[in-house]
Amino acid sequence: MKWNKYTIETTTAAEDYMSAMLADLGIEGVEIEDNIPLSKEDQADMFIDFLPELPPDDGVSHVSFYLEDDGEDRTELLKQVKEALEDLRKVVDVGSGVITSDQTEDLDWINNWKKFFSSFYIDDILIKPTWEELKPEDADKFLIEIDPGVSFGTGKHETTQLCIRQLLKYIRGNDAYTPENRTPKVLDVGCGSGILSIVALKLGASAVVGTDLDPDCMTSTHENMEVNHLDPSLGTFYVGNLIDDAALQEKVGTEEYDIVVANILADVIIPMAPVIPARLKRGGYFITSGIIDFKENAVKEAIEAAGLTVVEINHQGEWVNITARKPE
Ligand SMILES: C[S@@+](CC[C@H](N)C(=O)[O-])C[C@H]1O[C@@H](n2cnc3c(N)ncnc32)[C@H](O)[C@@H]1O
Repeated sequence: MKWNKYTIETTTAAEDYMSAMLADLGIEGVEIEDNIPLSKEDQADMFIDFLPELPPDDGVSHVSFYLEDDGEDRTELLKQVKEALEDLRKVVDVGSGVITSDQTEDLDWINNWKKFFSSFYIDDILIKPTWEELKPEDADKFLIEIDPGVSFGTGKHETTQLCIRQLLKYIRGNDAYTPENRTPKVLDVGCGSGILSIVALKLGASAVVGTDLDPDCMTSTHENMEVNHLDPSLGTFYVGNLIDDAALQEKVGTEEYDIVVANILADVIIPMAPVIPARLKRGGYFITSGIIDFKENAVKEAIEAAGLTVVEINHQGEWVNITARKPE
């Protein structure tokens, strides 16, 4: 399907007026590109964790809208857009207001990223998108199949990889845990696609409990459990915020976990740190990432203040993993 993309060069002050004006003309689903960082509230509403570094705000905004290229004459609609834009100029600085157009082939937003996700290894773990065929030579590999859907967690991100390597070390690398003796119980806070829960179960965890703020993660996680042939009874997943939701804390349980893994964001891990020790058994490990390097110290201090002992810190690119232990 072909679409015509129209982009209005405007100002950050006018972008909301512009969206409202386009909505009044029946044009919905606008795209806004500017250099204003998302507020914490917007970030939370959109479940966005890792924000790109933005150049300084220059006051310029590009507001784009799409019209299907279905042979219908859009001249009248575009004339109305230009007239409404000039009307807006009387109340707000709309900048140049120049409209450029472009054509785009396909707007399959949900699926286009899949072109860039193909099988790869994290140590000896083969992570394969569900839609890719398993090569015959990979039949004996330690395989994790993933379709993150709209959730975070293909395994490609440095933070997920840092956590997976720690799960390898503290589950597979712990002689007490064998596939026959599926002893460790794991809590996966911010489970996203469920990738860390699935890795933990495949490494021999006896059970996982996962939480996420985003209800879509429940669907992705359950589907990924199924494609990995994991018994659904091994995983229990809840929507909610462990930081301040007492009912969720009760459901998740106290002193139940050998490992708590949380790949979220420094700004979430810091307020979450005080509730982690109560979830861990004595001697249990807290494996956390999602920490950008310049926030390493702040997270380390929060974890130590919560009563855990930091046992290792690892880096991959600009991302950090901190693993800490609850005293025996
Ligand atoms: C970076 S993703 C990690 C996904 C997956 N565990 C991985 O390692 O690839 C972080 C996830 O944490 C969730 N999240 C953010 N704040 C949270 C909170 N306070 N409690 C639970 N989940 C949270 C987000 O919705 C998102 O799914």
